[in-house]
Amino acid sequence: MASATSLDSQIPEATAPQDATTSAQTQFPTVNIGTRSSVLAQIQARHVEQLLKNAHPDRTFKICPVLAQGDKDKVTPLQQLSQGENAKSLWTGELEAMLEQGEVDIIVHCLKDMPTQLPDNLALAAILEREDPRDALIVSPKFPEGTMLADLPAGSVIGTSSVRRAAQLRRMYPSFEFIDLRGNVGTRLAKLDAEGSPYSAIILAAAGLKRMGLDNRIRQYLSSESGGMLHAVGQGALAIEIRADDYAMSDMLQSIRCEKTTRACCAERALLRALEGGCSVPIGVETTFRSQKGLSVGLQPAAEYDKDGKAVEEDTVPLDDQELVLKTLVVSVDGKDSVEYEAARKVRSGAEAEVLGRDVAKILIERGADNILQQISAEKQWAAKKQLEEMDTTA
Ligand SMILES: NCc1[nH]cc(CCC(=O)O)c1CC(=O)O
Repeated sequence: MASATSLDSQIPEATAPQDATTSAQTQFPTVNIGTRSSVLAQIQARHVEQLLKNAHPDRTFKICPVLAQGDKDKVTPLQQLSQGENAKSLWTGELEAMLEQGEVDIIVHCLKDMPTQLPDNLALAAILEREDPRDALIVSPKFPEGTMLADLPAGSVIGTSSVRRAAQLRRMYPSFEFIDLRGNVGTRLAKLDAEGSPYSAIILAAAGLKRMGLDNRIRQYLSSESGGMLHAVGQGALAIEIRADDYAMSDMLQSIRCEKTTRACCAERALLRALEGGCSVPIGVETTFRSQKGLSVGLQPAAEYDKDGKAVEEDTVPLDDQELVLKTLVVSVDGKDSVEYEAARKVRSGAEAEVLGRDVAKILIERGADNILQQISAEKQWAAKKQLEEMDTTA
């Protein structure tokens, strides 16, 4: 995907009044695009708008940014914010209400932030081509250039609000400490760079940094081969949500979907659904495609990405002839217990990819993943209860 600046330059100024030759535009109502209001979310929405404009030059589009609950409350740790009734609606609640009421026609989401179960009247209409799915290490400027994860001294503080990221890093680097780090990408980088900052490094999704043109801050790409980190389900992919009965919109979105990303993410999301985990549960995945010749094609984190973030290797083998390889890892919060499994299979559709995801979930459960996940949900409930008790005593 293009960087933020080049994206900007492709976007025309506010739509000029339409003359008679473009009157076709008035035949259809404007498509209202709902998005969260963060800088990254708006870059993503503009990217989708541009793809749609290219594919449907006769249509008009308007971006409607909305402040989400998770953006408003920057104090409560994410794990607590997403407890109970708020579960999973943190980023999507207000936008989904607007979609249901017809105030917007599509919502642009980071697939990673979308619950695996949507309300019945809404649907995931398209998954777009994936940006780099890996997590990225950003190191404090107080360390010399070239300092990687393994070079950070014992006791270093890593900023992340993600249970998955912290658990996986504890597993590989038990001496590190972790402190919650909230806010949008710009805020997090500023907190890392601030004078007297407690953080030695932070972890962010490479995709977000690349979309914002901030990938010059990335010190190390984390993957199964580097730092032993698997990314979140759906990370790096954008997804479009619509009203389930809006067939016209569903048709329109087929022009911008990506089959390869859809298959990969269907496998990942089916796995997550079967393990009943939310986005904050320590399930890491890495999905790649492998041709019969044994060479790995596309999406693989180990691939070289060019300056636009595209995997350099060209796909020459038809997608149906490639195996979908799903690497998975479930880790306990303390990083001491873990279960991993890797499976590969040819799939010809998103639905077939979902079967692969569910099969892998079964195997992970047989190998003890459910014990790890149950322990985590018990701890979460305990933390929520304790917080309520504390509120009682201070009231
Ligand atoms: N949880 C927030 C979130 N949701 C999606 C992204 C990054 C972009 C993506 O994964 O598509 C981020 C920020 C981050 O994790 O660093």
